[in-house]
Amino acid sequence: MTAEKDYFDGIHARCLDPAPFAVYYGTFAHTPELGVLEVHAKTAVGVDPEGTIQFIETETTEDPLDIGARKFQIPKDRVKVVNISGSEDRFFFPGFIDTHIHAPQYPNNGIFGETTLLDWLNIYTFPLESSFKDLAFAKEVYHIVIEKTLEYGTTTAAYYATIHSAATKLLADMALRMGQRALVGKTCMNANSPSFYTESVEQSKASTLEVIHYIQKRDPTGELIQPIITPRFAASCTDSLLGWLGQLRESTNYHCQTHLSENKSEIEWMRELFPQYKSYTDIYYQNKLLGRRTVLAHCIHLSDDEKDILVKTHTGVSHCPTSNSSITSGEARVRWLLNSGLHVSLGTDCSGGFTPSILEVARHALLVSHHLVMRTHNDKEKLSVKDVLYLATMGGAEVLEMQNMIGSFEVGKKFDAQLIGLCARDSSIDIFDFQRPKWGAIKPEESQKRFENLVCKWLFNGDNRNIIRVYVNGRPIVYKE
Ligand SMILES: Nc1nc2[nH]cnc2c(=O)[nH]1
Ligand SMILES: [Zn+2]
Repeated sequence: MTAEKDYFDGIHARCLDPAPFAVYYGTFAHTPELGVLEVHAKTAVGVDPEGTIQFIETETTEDPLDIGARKFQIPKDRVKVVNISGSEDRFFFPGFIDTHIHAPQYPNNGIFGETTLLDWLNIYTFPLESSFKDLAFAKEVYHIVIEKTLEYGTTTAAYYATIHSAATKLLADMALRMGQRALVGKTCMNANSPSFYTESVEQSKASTLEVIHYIQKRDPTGELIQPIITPRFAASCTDSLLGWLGQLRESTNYHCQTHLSENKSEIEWMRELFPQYKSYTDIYYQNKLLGRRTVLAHCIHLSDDEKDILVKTHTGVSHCPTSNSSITSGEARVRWLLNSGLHVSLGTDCSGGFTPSILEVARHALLVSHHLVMRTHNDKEKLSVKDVLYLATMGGAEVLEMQNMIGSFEVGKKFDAQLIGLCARDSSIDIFDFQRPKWGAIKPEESQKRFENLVCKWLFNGDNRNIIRVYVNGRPIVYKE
């Protein structure tokens, strides 16, 4: 039996299913800009077999089948129509983008005791990650992680794997087969790591290249999966490895991800380990690891000078509030980062964070911003429902430099979407008649206001039960009804 057959035994190649010419008709909501929630009822979105949005016709009463045949210039029997306009509680929303998730840590979700970052790594994280040298175990966990994040509406994920190249390649293969858009990184750690879970600088370089080339061979156009350079954090790497990874990033423009300024003891440790640098951020800057396609998780305790380096280099931030609350790291000043011109997105950071749901992370992002205000008394730091949904979608697209491809509904972008049903089976959300938008039957402003309130109910009370379908690249990947 070949290694590949072994990997994929029992895993259906969903992203390879052919897609039809499709017209999705009903209510579409998205957050194309920070603080803006656009809603379009009675709207037809046409998606071609490659999963690209070819047209959007808003406020139309024409039969969606006729629209499809006319716009695609094909016979009606070749057009598939998905019409949700009969259910007022249903709407399409862009797929979520999780810009920071450790796939191998998923079994530890919710298990962190009273630890903070550095002891949490040693007690919970390194022992679990070290077990991914066992491919059968890796397959079991990675299958569940991808399945679960898709079920919670994550259509794109930036994954950290472990130091093991075989298991990292497996994660990339599984995302491709299961139809999730993913950036997959082999975690690099050749310093200050336990003897049972470390690698030499030569091993780290060789396996980084091995994984990158493998992913590129698997998906040459990067349609669904792409590699991402992944130094765990500065403390886990020698200066020489950081420099080599930075050179690789600069010469190739590959994505890059790491952690920055998460915890005060961590920052102090960086000062001791790297006294020759001006700051924690400066370690990454001098080693050429910052840039438009670099994602830095946390960024909680940054100085003004450090923030300015991120602005200058156009580096993106992944805000991980569920993780930051769980392992007591702090409250990131998201409004300050946004007002400085930085792109900010959301990360589950499993298993520093306890949930695979970006909707739940968005909810916590809003609440953590309120906690910040209780300390600073600066109301402007508050994030709104619209703001956090932007961070969960377009913010992620900007941080990954995929803003022309995903994050909102626009002609030319990919149809990565969730079909939300607020009254779906077993939903925890109740909608009363006076709250229904009644599009076309009452004033448009009133319908819009009512719909916005329903989105607030979704943010605070919604979960995977409200996700009826998930589409990636125009393909239905999760299909409940
Ligand atoms: N939250 C978090 N921070 C880190 N810093 C270094 N490694 C990790 C990790 O796995 N999770
Ligand atoms: Zn992390």
